[in-house]
Amino acid sequence: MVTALTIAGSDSSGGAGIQADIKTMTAHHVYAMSAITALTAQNTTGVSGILEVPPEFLAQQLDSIFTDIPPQAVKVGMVSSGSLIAVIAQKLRRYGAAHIVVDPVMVATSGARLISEEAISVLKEELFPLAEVLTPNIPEAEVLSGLTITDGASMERAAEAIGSRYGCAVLCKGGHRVKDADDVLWSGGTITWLHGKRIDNPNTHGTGCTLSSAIAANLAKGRGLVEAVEQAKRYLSGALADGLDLGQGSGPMNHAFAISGDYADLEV
Ligand SMILES: Nc1ncnc2c1ncn2[C@@H]1O[C@H](COP(=O)(O)OP(=O)(O)OP(=O)(O)O)[C@@H](O)[C@H]1O
Ligand SMILES: Cc1ncc(CO)c(N)n1
Repeated sequence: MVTALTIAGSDSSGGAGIQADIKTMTAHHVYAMSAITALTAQNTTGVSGILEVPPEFLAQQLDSIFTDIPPQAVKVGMVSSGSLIAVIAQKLRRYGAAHIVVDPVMVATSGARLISEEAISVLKEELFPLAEVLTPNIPEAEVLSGLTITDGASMERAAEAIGSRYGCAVLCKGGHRVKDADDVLWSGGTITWLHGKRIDNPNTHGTGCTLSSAIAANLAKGRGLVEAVEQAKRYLSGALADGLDLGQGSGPMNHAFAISGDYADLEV
């Protein structure tokens, strides 16, 4: 069985973070493992608390995973402090981890800040150079490139600036635009646009987490980067279009939209 690991924060409401990642990887028939960086108390309306794990305990989780079931791809999501990021970078280097997808999570859909200022520079110095692909949304790509993004051409420029600086591919996600849901992938000098029909659904909690873990699942299966990203975009759009409506704020998607729930005929 194909294996993948998510290193991220727990979302108690199940729509983002570790929970979204495990659901997504499972929907891709990939065996999902997790190393938890922080617990969040959150729901569809906001984040009310964050409890970081001690760096030594994150290191212990990563040692336990890599010395027993090596993952074929790794997704890194919310990591709120520089010391936690340093641990991740050290362990990923030590175990020679492959197919690393880094989602530079900075702010939740609900507006809560999920990373410290100091951690952003450690992210850039230690983690980005290990990544196969980074998946910033537009505000994150602006912070990382120092450029202002107003249209498709400036999304391309920001992706190129970040990718050539850190030596990795960059998927700049367009979910924060109003008229479309087009994302752009910059990889080794080549631009690929991923066109998405904007779905009229306010329930976009966890779209970024879901997309990055779907990319990791596809890379774990041995797909090339462009195909992995295209398939992940298709999965994300399907989960969003399914129209789940839970909670009082920006609700989660249906990660199980592609899984049949009918086990009536199952013989055990
Ligand atoms: N309303 C929408 N319709 C279709 N696709 C969308 C919509 N909103 C976001 N997406 C897609 O979801 C993916 C994630 O993009 P987005 O820019 O929302 O990431 P994010 O801000 O990191 O997500 P998160 O809400 O998890 O922080 C992208 O492929 C984007 O195009
Ligand atoms: C734990 C966690 N990771 C990432 C996000 C970003 O959507 C979130 N809201 N919560």
